[in-house]
Amino acid sequence: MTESPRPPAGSLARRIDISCVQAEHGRPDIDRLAAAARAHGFVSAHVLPSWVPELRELLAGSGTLAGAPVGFPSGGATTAAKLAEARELLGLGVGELDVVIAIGRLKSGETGYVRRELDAVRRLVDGAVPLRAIIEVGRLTEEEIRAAAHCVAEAGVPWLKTGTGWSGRPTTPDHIRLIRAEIGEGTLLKAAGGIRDLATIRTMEELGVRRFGMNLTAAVAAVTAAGEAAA
Ligand SMILES: O=C[C@H](O)COP(=O)(O)O
Repeated sequence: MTESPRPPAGSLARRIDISCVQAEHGRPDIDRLAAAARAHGFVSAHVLPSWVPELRELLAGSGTLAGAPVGFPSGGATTAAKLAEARELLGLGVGELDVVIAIGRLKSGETGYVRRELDAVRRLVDGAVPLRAIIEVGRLTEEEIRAAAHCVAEAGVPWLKTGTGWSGRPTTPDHIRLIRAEIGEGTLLKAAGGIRDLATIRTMEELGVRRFGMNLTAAVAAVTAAGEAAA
């Protein structure tokens, strides 16, 4: 187990979750992700579920949490499948979980379904690790974003995450403003999906975003632009 130097609490790296969560990401990508997590002290690193054991091993002693998504990326799995996946990931020792909401159900006006499902996942996780609900703003209208934000808040999920990185449309400051106007600060915000520069990060932080989800390349570029050198 190798210890890694941890950057100061106020550093940008402690507010960025780095990820390799595209379908084509393989072992070399997971190795690079873990090495960058150690070098920059990113707060967490996320991979698709099957890579969690390897990632945990690579991150041992680093101070970076291993995270993974549930129902990713479509949100279309059954509630039972999402619960089983969340249970398995907790058993594998994840330090964070992001669950994709039932996007198609939301778009069909079935907000009760979305809320009940999130409530079930929240009860299963029961505060064991930080839980985030991904609403996937890139696939939603403004009205649907408002409805999704209310579902997350009403289900008592502590964090709302804006995107998976799979929609092809970036999360923008306007998305954050829209969400913030709908729900209170009791729901923490993680912006993810197409976040590509430090200026966007700074703007979103002013709007109340507390965490960013970014692919490895974009995250390293952002902390480098912020003047945070790798160890
Ligand atoms: O956190 C979610 C995704 O990893 C973000 O990926 P992206 O930065 O490539 O959009």
